Amino acid sequence: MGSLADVLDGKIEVPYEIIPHFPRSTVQGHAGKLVFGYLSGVPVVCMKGRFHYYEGYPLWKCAMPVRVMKLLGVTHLVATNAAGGLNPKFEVGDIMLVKDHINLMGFAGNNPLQGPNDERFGPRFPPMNEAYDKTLIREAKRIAKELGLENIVHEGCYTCLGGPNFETVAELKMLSMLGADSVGMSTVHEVITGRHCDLTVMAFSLITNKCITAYDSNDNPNHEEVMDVGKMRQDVLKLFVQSIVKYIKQTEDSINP
Ligand SMILES: O=P(O)(O)O[C@H]1O[C@H](CO)[C@@H](O)[C@H]1O
Ligand SMILES: Nc1nc2[nH]cnc2c(=O)[nH]1
Repeated sequence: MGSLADVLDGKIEVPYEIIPHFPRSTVQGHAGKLVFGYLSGVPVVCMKGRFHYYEGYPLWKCAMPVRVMKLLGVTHLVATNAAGGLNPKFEVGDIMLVKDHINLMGFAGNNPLQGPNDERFGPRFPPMNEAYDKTLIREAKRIAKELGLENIVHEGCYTCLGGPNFETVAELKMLSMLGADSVGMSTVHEVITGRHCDLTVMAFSLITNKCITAYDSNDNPNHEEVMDVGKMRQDVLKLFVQSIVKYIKQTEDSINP
């Protein structure tokens, strides 16, 4: 049992507090450690705890770990999040492979790449139309089928709001009209920062609650439910990510034997 970070071989845990200038995790369920180790023989680094705008950090700081990973030699970023399911076909516990995102905070002029551009990481004006690697999405779908998960794995568009409140009914109706399938408070800034420094990116949402788009509903989204569904799906997610990482390693080895 435990999260993916807990089952790495040869695990080394580095608390965020001892990494200079690193932010601290403040969210319940986000432990605050970088965990290094091997997953099926593949060297990986996992974040036990990510950073969000609602914690009071600017977006560039929320996404700083991605640049640290780049400097450590990481080539692929697998970003995961808990999200509300806006697409009515999604059920609680389903997985949505992110094929695109809507950077709503960017619409309001808030972007992790704001400020002087550091050319050592990437260009001033990075493209974002191919942010999510198409091959990895295709292979993730194949893996889902192999694992018998095809009925719970979908593809869709994620959007990130600043939080920390969950959305109003009117906001959710608007997001649905814009084409969003899942709604969260993370990932977009990490993906933008990752693509800026040329990491290959894939992302998926675990649908932890159905978004409430009717005024006569008596349900309320809450963080406890989000964490419970995360725990309930932990083993499936571990297996899924493990298989994706194995695929990435195989393709890398065939390119650079
Ligand atoms: O941190 P992630 O996985 O995105 O979790 C999502 O769920 C939390 C709210 O319950 C927020 O942090 C939101 O972003
Ligand atoms: N913004 C947002 N974030 C979430 N994280 C988990 N569920 C939700 C949700 O419904 N909305």
